[in-house]
Amino acid sequence: QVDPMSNGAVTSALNAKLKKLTDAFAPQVKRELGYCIQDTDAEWDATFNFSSDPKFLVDCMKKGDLPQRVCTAAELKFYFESILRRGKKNYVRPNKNCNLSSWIDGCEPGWGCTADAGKEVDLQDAENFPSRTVDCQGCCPGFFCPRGLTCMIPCPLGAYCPQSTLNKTTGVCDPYNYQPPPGQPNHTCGGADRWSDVMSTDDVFCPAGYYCPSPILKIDCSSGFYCRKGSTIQTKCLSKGSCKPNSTTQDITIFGAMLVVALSLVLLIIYNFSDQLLTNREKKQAKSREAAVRLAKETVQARERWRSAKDVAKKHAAGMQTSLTRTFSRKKSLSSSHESSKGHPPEEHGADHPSEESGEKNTGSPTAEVGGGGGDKKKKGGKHAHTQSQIFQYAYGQIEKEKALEQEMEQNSNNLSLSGVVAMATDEDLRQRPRIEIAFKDITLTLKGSKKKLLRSVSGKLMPGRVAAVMGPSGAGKTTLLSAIAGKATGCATTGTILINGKQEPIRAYKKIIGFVPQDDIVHGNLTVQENLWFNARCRLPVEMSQAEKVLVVERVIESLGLQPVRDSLVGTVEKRGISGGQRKRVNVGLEMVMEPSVLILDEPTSGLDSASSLLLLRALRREAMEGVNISMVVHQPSYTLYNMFDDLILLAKGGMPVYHGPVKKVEEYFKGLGIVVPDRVNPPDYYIDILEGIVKLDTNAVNVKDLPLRWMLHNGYEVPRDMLQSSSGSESSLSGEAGGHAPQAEAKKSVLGELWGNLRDILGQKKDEYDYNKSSEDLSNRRTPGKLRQYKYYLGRYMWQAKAS
Ligand SMILES: Nc1ncnc2c1ncn2[C@@H]1O[C@H](COP(=O)(O)OP(=O)(O)OP(=O)(O)O)[C@@H](O)[C@H]1O
Repeated sequence: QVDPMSNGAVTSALNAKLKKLTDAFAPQVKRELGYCIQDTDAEWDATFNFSSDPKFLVDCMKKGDLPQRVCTAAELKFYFESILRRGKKNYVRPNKNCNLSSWIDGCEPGWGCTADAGKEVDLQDAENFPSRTVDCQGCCPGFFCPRGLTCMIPCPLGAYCPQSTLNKTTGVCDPYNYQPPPGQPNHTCGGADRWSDVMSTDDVFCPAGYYCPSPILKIDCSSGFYCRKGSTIQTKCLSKGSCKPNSTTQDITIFGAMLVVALSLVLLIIYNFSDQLLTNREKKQAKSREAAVRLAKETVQARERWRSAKDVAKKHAAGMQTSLTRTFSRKKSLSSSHESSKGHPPEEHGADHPSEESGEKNTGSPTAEVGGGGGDKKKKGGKHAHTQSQIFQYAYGQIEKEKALEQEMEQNSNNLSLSGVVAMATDEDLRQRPRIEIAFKDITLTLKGSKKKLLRSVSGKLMPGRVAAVMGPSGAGKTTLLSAIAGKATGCATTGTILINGKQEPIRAYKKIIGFVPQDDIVHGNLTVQENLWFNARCRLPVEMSQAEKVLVVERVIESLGLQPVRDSLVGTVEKRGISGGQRKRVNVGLEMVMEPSVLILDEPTSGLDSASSLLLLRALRREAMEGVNISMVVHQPSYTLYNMFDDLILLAKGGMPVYHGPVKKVEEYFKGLGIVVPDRVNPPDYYIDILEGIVKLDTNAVNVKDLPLRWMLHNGYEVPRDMLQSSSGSESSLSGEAGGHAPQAEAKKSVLGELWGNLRDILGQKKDEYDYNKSSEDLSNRRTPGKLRQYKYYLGRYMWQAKAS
């Protein structure tokens, strides 16, 4: 019964003793009770810490009637069935020996009796309940005698069932929980009274800090070992020092600490390693990008050389043909051939055509080699580019090709307007985005909670493929107008209609393809320029777009905004200096450009930029417009060159009233008609704004400046609001920021509470508008952007970048 592996010397000594003792018993008892000891040897007490009275133990065993006292199979079955049925109640059903009429001594908890008249008992008998009512005594150590049964059940391994002793203070038989029967002063405490009812007591388990190789042996757990409750052996501790004698568990604090340190080390290594990995990846990317740029440029140069060689050959052929024509003019008259008169002999033409084809469309051409920039591959959107270098080659091949196309178109178009240039570009040359035309009529915006009008009867149209400038004096309502058009005007009551492609649809249904660059920064200072752009591209470009196409989009934006030299630089924060203010402004614009919008609205993107950077930015925006993007931007004091790069102009007077909305080229003509002529060497937009600001006084022949909005409305046949008609040429209010008017006296009368309530209502109104805009589920843009989970993943990536950067 004792595991020889558990505790070398003690166990083998114990086993030897057990063997010697059990050999002395009858074979049946030996089989059933191999661990039941009968010994008087004093050294046992010393060695094994018997807490039972050895004399009692000896007495119990010496009688030699143990087999008659042990429960038969029928009694065991009865006991366990009763226990299972009765739950926590620790007595069994009335039975043959302990019934309601006869309750003999052996029925008490911890007591048992022997079979009547020294009858032999068949322990295997599962049917007959033996009569066991004589020579009742306390249960032997190593057994338990339940209340209501007069037999003994061996305690299993892991239990400790010693003889109990009466605790005089509590009157309970220790270590168990029963009391001797009341009114019987001579009735002693017996042995254990239960074991299997583990739910209600753990008295009979070998206690923690000890181990019990048999149910009558309780041995102290040695130093360097630990023993949990119910142990039959002691378990070695990982380190000797971590377990004192009688330890119930091993102290693993040190191991815990070691584990934490080890885990931290591993994490640190992973972190540093990943840092290294990322750096290497970035370096590799940079190299493959540089190689792709080089290759793309070489290809363009090769193409140029090929073209000039072709031109020279053509000229040369034309010259030869002229001289031949002159020399053989007589022969020519005889010849009916038209081929030679065109200068393209059939063979030559035949040879020339395929060459041209190969220059433009053949995949074997230098352009096509650069990652499918031309022909078939372009149509497939770089789907065949898998490796990083293929993707970069595709992207830069495409970018170089687009640059060449733009140059070519600019040279050819000379004074053509942007729309003219766009018209020249075929579908295959330029990818067209979904076109969105925004027409607005009688847009009037009134500040909620007051009667102040921010915009008044503004009508007009923003066309795809055109770049419109919104100008006017400070506070005229430029930002408000663009916000209203983008559906972002908060805290205002809006009247009038906005038509999208001729249909009355909510603009917010197109928010996935509307880019809005506010005046304030939206760029993330702790990321690099490239990381900022990539984050936006990933979250806002269509999910089905290939990686190569996304790279192309981002690289194109970096290239067109002149951000190539700072692409890997941190944008910077207030604490940490990053790229310059102008570059930062361009990154802001880039953030919206990388989502390939169909409508792009920008609030003062050129403010703070030098004229070169402004021109660069506008060139980039014009390039976007060539793809069909509808662009409008607030701009202050543009240079003459910049001004001429716009297609349309919206000029607002104070009070949010338009005084002009149309092509830039026709502004001067319109104002001339009103008697306003821009003096020589004066930049037209500056002059108009000075007039609207009241800085420049108009001569008497010209129209009154206050009537300019009215004149514009009449010029276009718009319906003029009655109050505007009445107040024109008279009241200051019509053109002042207070149009529509405050009543100062009424304002003064407003109570503080009323004002507070007004403010609160404004704030709530604004929040509701913002919430409505962001929440709106209707989507008519046909763009499927990554879901929330995927965006969250990108966000985590961005967070990690940021953590690394800081
Ligand atoms: N939410 C608001 N609450 C109160 N007044 C507002 C609000 N929004 C705009 N305004 C007022 O409306 C007018 C137009 O503001 P807006 O910002 O559109 O002018 P702007 O022409 O863009 O000016 P700037 O060129 O100085 O940026 C200003 O007088 C402004 O104070």
